[in-house]
Amino acid sequence: MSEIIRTNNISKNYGSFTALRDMNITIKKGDIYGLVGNNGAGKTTFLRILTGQSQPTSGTFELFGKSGEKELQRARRRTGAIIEQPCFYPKLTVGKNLEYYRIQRGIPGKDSVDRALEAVNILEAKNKKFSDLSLGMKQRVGLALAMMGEPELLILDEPINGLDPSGIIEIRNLILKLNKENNVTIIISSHILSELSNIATSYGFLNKGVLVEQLTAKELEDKCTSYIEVKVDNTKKLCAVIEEKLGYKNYKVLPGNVIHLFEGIKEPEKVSKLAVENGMALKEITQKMIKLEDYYMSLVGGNDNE
Ligand SMILES: Nc1ncnc2c1ncn2[C@@H]1O[C@H](COP(=O)(O)OP(=O)(O)OP(=O)(O)O)[C@@H](O)[C@H]1O
Repeated sequence: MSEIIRTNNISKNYGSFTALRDMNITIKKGDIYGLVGNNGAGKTTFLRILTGQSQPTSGTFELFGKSGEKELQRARRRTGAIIEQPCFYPKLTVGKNLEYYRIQRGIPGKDSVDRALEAVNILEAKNKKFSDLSLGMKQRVGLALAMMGEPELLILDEPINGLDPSGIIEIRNLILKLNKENNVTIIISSHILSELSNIATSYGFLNKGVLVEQLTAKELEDKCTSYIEVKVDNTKKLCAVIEEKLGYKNYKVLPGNVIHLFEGIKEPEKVSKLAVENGMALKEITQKMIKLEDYYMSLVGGNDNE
């Protein structure tokens, strides 16, 4: 079974306010799915529905191919989540804190705590007092808690929020490790696309409760590929010449004597040389890049809350 999550037109209203509208998301086994959206876009609302902390107003979903409340409850045992920061007792050790949750949640096996700490590379912190840990380490203890019971799916709501750059790298590497070595499928939300851009294999862009686009990392990369923009007096002639001399076929001719060239992006001088040698008037040649964040902003626009 390759689909871990499939939602069918999930909507959530709070009174007359629609926080999620007809959300259709598919997450495949092995994915690191980046759920990206501004503050208030509906990320937490969606993740809370997945974990059963909230019910959709309408729509259904499947977890591990299971739907219906009873089946979902069972499927949720295969899931770990950090939605809000879990509460840990500051004066207790990391190990004691996790042991408390292990018993509370009925997770069998005393070694579950050690295995969870090992999974997030902090077994050595087991006997440290929680209050003595750095923010990055505290974040990892939260991850260890989510990993207890060895889930196949991790649901992480903004786990990178508030971390400094080295903390961000640590958590990213950890997420990659859990995905690769522990075969955990991960859904992770963020309001900053670039935080996820090195790890996510798929993305969903959420804007004001609507999933505006869902695409793979490769598709996103392709959409953001840079190109060369050439303005020339005779586009037809230049296209014929670059096809013949450079073998480029991947280009687009636009109105206003403009060509967008998606090959040879690093060597614009080859094109300008050919244009000049073949008697064309080259008006302009520029390398263009679409930045990930710009692409994202074109989809979701500015942040209403800022
Ligand atoms: N219990 C609630 N009652 C009423 N409105 C709510 C409730 N929970 C969330 N909302 C509203 O629903 C919208 C979506 O909130 P949500 O927390 O899901 O967004 P988010 O994308 O997770 O944003 P953030 O990054 O700020 O947490 C917001 O406008 C929020 O104010």
